[in-house]
Amino acid sequence: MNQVVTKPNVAIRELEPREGYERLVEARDEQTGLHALVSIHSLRRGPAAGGCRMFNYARIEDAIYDVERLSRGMTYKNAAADLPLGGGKSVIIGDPKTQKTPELMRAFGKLIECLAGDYYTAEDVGVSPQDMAYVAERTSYVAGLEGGEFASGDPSPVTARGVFLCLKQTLKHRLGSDDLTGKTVAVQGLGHVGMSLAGMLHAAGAKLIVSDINDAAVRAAEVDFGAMVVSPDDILRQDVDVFAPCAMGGALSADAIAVLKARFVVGAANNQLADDTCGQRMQDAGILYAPDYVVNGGGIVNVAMEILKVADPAYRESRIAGLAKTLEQVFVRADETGEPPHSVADKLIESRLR
Ligand SMILES: NC(=O)C1=CN([C@@H]2O[C@H](COP(=O)(O)OP(=O)(O)OC[C@H]3O[C@@H](n4cnc5c(N)ncnc54)[C@H](O)[C@@H]3O)[C@@H](O)[C@H]2O)C=CC1
Ligand SMILES: O=C(O)CCC(=O)C(=O)O
Repeated sequence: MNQVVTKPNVAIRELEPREGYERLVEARDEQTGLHALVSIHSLRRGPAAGGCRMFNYARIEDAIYDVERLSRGMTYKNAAADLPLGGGKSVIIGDPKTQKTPELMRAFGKLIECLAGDYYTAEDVGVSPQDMAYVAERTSYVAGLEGGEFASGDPSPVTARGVFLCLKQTLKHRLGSDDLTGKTVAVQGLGHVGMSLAGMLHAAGAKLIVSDINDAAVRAAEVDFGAMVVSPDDILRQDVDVFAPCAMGGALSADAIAVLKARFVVGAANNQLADDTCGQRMQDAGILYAPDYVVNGGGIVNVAMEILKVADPAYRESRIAGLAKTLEQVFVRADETGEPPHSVADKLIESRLR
């Protein structure tokens, strides 16, 4: 499985994927410093689609772990959003602030082109629509672009809207009302999605407590939304109605759940559960958890319209509304069976995949 194919400058190597996955591909380009991985988890429902993350992983094993977990998440997310797409994801190893260049993104585009349509890429953490424009100079298997026919732009505001609707649905399910007036929400991470979500929550009358490692972001939320700012270490301990994880994955660990005061968890981050026990832990603690891949599918719905060349905004609206409907189905089934929502969601989606 270690065959090396050198396309102009980019050395591409097939690695052994984890069991149950289709492919794991590694690419290196000495000239631009590109070191990237693409994981394709499933092609069952169509070509794999999922964003590209640029992150300074300490070890290649960490990057492989992340890309494979994210890729599987996309299979479930795309099925949950009822899209004719399989699951895949890519990561570029490096610091997006100091190591990202147009040439590096073009080299990444060559890698995507070599996969011949098995995988479509778009934005994730550390990657912007401008970066995708460089990728598009080398491949057509890219979305989240700002120009061109069917261009869908930054998926983040649509992701935020889906999370917002699902947050309201979660409240409605348990409290009988989705009114956010006076409700308190702790938002962890004020990036592309978190800041947009915070704006919607503020407009709907919610009180915000926020944290980010980026001082400028928390100051903006303080000024624009009257948010109370707390340190990243303190956000979990806040006495709030809802905790909205919108930063990196793994926010819901056993230690985190032990101190969490929120009654509801609904957020945009991918792979929120640190391990398989954490969904049950939240259930035991009386916390209603809205499974991440059900609620954060807005971005991929937007991206899918570009991939599938759909122009009708009704397609977007119906699928975004569909996320909240699927979530309600999950909650109802969880109430009936006593199972935690994350495992009900997995079973529901696995039946769609069959
Ligand atoms: N952008 C999109 O449309 C989608 C994003 N997601 C997921 O949502 C999450 C956020 O995505 P984006 O907003 O696009 O990323 P982003 O990179 O724009 O924002 C992430 C934010 O989290 C902050 N952060 C990092 N570590 C933190 C910590 N320990 N405590 C508090 N804040 C911290 C960063 O400073 C940054 O402001 C990611 O997990 C991403 O994979 C999921 C679906 C779609
Ligand atoms: O490009 C996007 O943000 C949508 C696809 C994705 O990677 C995701 O939902 O995590």
